[in-house]
Amino acid sequence: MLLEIKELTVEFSSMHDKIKALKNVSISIDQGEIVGIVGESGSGKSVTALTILGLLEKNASIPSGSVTYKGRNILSLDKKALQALRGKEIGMVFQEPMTALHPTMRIGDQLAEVIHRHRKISYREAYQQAIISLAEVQINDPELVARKFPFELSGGMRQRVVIALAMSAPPDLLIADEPTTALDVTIQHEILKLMQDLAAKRGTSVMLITHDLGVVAQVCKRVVVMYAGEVVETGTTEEVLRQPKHPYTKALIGALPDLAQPDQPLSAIPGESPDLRNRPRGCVFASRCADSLPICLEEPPVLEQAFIGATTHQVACWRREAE
Ligand SMILES: Nc1ncnc2c1ncn2[C@@H]1O[C@H](COP(=O)(O)OP(=O)(O)OP(=O)(O)O)[C@@H](O)[C@H]1O
Repeated sequence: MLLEIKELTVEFSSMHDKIKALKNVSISIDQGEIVGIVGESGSGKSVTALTILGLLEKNASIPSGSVTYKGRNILSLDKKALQALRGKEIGMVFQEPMTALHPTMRIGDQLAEVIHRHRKISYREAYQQAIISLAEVQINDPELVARKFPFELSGGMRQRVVIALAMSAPPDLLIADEPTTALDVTIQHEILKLMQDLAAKRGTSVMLITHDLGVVAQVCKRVVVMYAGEVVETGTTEEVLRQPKHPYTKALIGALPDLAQPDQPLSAIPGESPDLRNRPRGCVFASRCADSLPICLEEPPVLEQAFIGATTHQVACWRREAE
């Protein structure tokens, strides 16, 4: 297993209270696998990514759990070791490409600088490699684009450059947090396909964070459904999308009129997420669940095999017992 998150709990404290943003989250990613992390806004997707990258804000604490990357517990690494891991072994792509680009540096120089640093080759060679990387992310006329500044490129082109940067080491794991959300639908498809092809070519694993089940359906082999900081269902994409077991997953799928049509907001589920300052005693989804049982308000369900004999499909729902 390349990455193994086990029973991870993350809290944020402020002057007055404490938010439990993640509770007992377990997620694993195998070599070369593309795993989707899906859920509404506030479900803890980004906090999961930031924990792996060691980029949580100062008010965060990790009372329990572990994050093991290639057998090492990342949570015990110091700042320097984490910095060495980021970019080189673990690449990152975020929603807004400009945050990853230097605004006043030409594209070719930005890429060459990173390649020069990671691969320990001369700057000249690194610049040549940068041109090859731009061609690999399907940028036409890479020599010309290399001489441009980020503001001269379209959003889709910028995200291609960021992917080229993130893949330049190349990393073993790519964490992509809503990488196509800001782009229009046709470009989204192209960028996802590009990430999928590059990952396959280099054997890179991808953690793809999205609120969009269409994105999951397009590229992910497995999916983890999160709700209010907990994993409520997980399995192969086919299992979870074809035979969802958790009422939240069912509602997400029901809220999507057409899975083949991406970029649909997941907003059609009535009710609100629970207050993370004061988590419910029972199931986190109970207050919004149309199928809840008395026990759902009393005790939290455990993530277990979705049905007898299931190997990869797991769900945290008391209904599973009742059915
Ligand atoms: N530094 C912080 N201090 C306090 N609360 C935080 C902090 N960072 C995140 N949170 C809280 O943690 C919870 C999970 O946030 P997170 O950003 O992981 O959600 P998300 O699923 O990625 O949502 P989105 O799709 O909107 O990015 C939210 O309730 C958020 O307000």
